[in-house]
Formats: sequence, structure tokens, C-alpha cells
Amino acid sequence: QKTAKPKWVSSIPKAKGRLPGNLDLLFQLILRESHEYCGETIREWAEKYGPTYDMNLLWGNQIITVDPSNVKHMLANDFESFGKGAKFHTMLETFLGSGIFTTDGDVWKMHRAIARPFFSAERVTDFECFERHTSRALDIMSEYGRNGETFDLQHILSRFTLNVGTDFLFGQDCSVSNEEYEAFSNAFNQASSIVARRVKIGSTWRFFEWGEDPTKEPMRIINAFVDPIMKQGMQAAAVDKPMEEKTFLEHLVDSVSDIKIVRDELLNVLLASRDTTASLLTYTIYSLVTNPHVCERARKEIFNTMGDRGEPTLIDIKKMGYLRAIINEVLRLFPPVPFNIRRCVKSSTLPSVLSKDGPFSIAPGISVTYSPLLIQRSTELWGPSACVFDPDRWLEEGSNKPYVTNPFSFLPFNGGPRMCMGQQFAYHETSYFIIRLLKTFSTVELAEDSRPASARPPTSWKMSNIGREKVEQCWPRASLTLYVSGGLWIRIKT
Ligand code: HEM
Repeated sequence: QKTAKPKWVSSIPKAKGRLPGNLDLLFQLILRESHEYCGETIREWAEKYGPTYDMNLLWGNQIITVDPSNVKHMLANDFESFGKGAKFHTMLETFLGSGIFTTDGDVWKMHRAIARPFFSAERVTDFECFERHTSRALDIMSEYGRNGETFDLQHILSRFTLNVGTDFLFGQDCSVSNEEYEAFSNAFNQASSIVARRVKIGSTWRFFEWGEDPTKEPMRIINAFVDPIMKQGMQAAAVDKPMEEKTFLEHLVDSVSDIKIVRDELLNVLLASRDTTASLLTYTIYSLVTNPHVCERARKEIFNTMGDRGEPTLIDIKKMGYLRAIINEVLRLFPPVPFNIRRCVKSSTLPSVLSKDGPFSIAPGISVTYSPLLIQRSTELWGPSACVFDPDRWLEEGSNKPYVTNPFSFLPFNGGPRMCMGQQFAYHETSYFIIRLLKTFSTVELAEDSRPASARPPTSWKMSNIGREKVEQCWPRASLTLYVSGGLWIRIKT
């Protein structure tokens, strides 16, 4: 770490636009989103202004950092000086209320303490739950295969992870009609993109939302979906039973008297478990089908470990080192939470090891956005092959690997006291699904011919030498989580 005297926030390099208040940069940030590779504007500005810079939109400080030393400082070393903050709470409140994601201090501690018992080793290895929903998803895919039809796998995976999430957390199968599911899913995606945009443009978000709150209509649909789940959970909670038999929802109803908080928490954990794992699964399958040699090696490992058996056990999964390396490599290149934010609540000093002018002191009230996606693709941290999909980097021996020397250079699940509670659950769910998929289907391919225009990456990327633009065969985009624009269109053979 550098020992130089810290400079005040004003010495953090500032982005320089042509219009007062960097109005042109604010519009660039919003308008480029519709045609750029996820995070490209932020990356480009980091190259121009330095790894820690101030977007300085409408005269307000808004710090961006792609420096792991600063992320470690905010999430772990000086955790008490950084929180989600009141502004973040307001931006997300109309969607997620006051749940584990949006709160700080004692309220957050209460949420975390209530949730903790439900992420014990026994609960996160409920493979029967994975099997119930995996076999259903594979049946749907087989049907498409038999009919010679192509399909959007991302869509199937979002429903799969929602079903697993509601089953694991609320003890209920989400057996709604396709129409009800579609309405819920669209409303959830819509609310999620509205709040993601608020976070991206920061304090200026209200300028872009005239009139009625745009999350109001999606929330009406989301609540209509969640209410019956809540009702059943409350009825079940009224029946006396030991803690080990209780679902997360029953325990929640027991522990919290305010029904609004129960609903908020339910949506928070649904968001945590559905979109993130669907993203990881979608990008894992995308990476397998676009790297056939990796797919074949994974298939061999699965068959060598399990022989003719169909359903994997925890021991099987633990033996599959190559599959784990593939999942880590996907989490590195396509982190399901590509951007995140913290707000300074007590004066602090960002070490800014990668900046030539750091460290930088920052004052309470200032927000710092950090990007796992850009950090995990940085050639400075990961070497010249940073943008290449190479699971072998996780199997190489040696203590000089970036994820060994600098754990905050790989942070898909965050770090410190607010680290993801569902990490093991997500690794197990993803491994389980991939093993069953590769054992069931002999061929899984991209169906480039049948995807809609919104799923096609811009043709200009083929000529690009930036990041992964040249090699990407889908369009990675972000709302709160990373997704494939227009869906991942697939063709399979059984
Ligand atoms: C690949 C899958 C997943 C990824 C990449 C992921 C990533 C993350 C990240 C980055 C955070 C930190 C958010 C923040 O504080 O800013 C987080 C928090 C959290 N995650 Fe996950 N997550 C995944 C799956 C899951 C699953 C399956 C569950 C539940 C079943 C879950 C439950 C939670 C909870 C409860 C928190 C809140 C922790 C807190 O604020 O104290 N996650 N996750």
C-alpha cells in the first residue's frame, strides 16, 4: 500500500465533458447503453481518466473505481465507513422496499441474522429440490428438440431458478400458468431495469422520471403474484413445528411482525436467487457451446466420475475440478452482478493503489461505483489473456495467480461482512444443472439463424480490438444483473 498523504476528493481525476455539469457525458452514459458492450463507456473513461475517477455529473461527485484495493477497503477493511446509503434505499425502495439488499446498520444485521440459519450446509445441498426442477426444465428442452424447434434457453433458466428459489426458500412450487408467469417475469425484469438505471445515473435520476412512478404498474403485477405465496406461508407458519422443518418464509413470519417487511424480504431474496443464478447458468452454457473443446472435456469428466448414473451427488460434484474451473471462469468473465455501489458514511481514504496520484480521501455522502466485470477482465490484473475464456487458469499450480495474491481481483459474490449468502447454493445448483444437461443431450448448439434482431451483437464488433467484442457471439447487457440481450437461442439433439 502507498503511504503518501491522502488528497481530498477534489483531487480524484474528474471526467471532462463539453457542456456545463458534464451534461453531454450524462446523455452519453444513457444513450450509449442501447448499442454498447456492457460497461464500455465506464471502461473507456477509466482508460482516459484513471482507474479511480469522478464522473462529476451535474456538479455532483460520483466516483467510479476499477481498483481492487478500493473495493477491498470499502467492503472489508473499512466496512463501517461505507454502506448502501439512504439514496440507494430511495432508488430501490419502490421495488425492493426495506430488505437485506437495501438496508444498512442494525436493520441489515437483523435481516442477515434471520436469513443465516437457512444457508447452512444441510439446507444448501437439497439435491432433491434441484432434481425436481431440473428434470422439468430438461423435459421442456427435450420436447423442443423432438419437434426440431429452437428456443430461448435464458427464458427457461429464469423460470428454473425461480422455481428452485421459491421451493428452497418458501417450500412452495411455483405452479402458476404460463401467462401468469410471463406477466410476473416481465414485470420483475421491468422493475429491475428501472431501478438499475436510477443507480447508474445516480442522484440525477429524478430528472428522467416525470409524472407517475414507473415501477408502480410492474409492482401491481409482482404483488399479485407474491400475495398468494405470502398467504400460504402465513397459514403454514401458524402450525407449530421444529425450526429444522420451517421454511424461510415461515421463519420470517415468526420473526417479523410487520407484513410489509416480510414481503420486501421475500422479493429481495427472490431477486438474489433467481436472476443471478439464471445469469450464471446462461453464460456457462453459452461458454460451453462456443468452446466445444471445453464442453467435451467437461463431458468426459462427468462420465468418468459418474459412469451410467443419471443424478449427481455432492461427492460427484466435489470430484469435478474441471467443471468448477469452468464455472469460476464464467463468473470471472460474466459476473452476474457486473456493477455495484457503496456510499461513504464516514470520512475515509481510498488506497487507490493503481492510481498514480492516490490515495484519495473521500467525504460522507459520496458514492463509489465499482465494477467486478471490468476488474475481472483487466489485463493489468489478469495478464494479456484476461479476455480469453480459459478454465485452465484455475487449475494451474502456483501462488502468483491474481485470485491468490489479490482476492479482490475476483469478487463475483462480493467480499467482507456483506458477502453473498447463497454462494454455495449457487455453485451446487449450477453444477447440478450442467451435469444433467450434458448427460441428457449429445449436442447443444447456438441457433444463430432463429434469434431476433435484439439478440444479434452489432456487426461493427467483428472489426473491434476492444475487450471481447470481436469474439462475442451474444450481446451481454446489464440491468441489476447481467443477461443476454434478446435471449440465448439454442438447438439441441437428445
Ligand atoms: C451466481 C449466483 C449468485 C451471485 C453471483 C451472487 C452475488 C451476490 C452479490 C454480489 C451480493 C452482494 C450484493 C451487495 O451487497 O451489494 C450478494 C448478496 C446476497 N446474495 Fe447472492 N449471488 C448469487 C446467488 C445467490 C443465491 C442463490 C441466493 C439465495 C438462495 C443469494 C442470496 C444472497 C443474499 C441473501 C445476499 C445479501 C447479503 C447481504 O447484504 O448481507 N445469492 N449476492
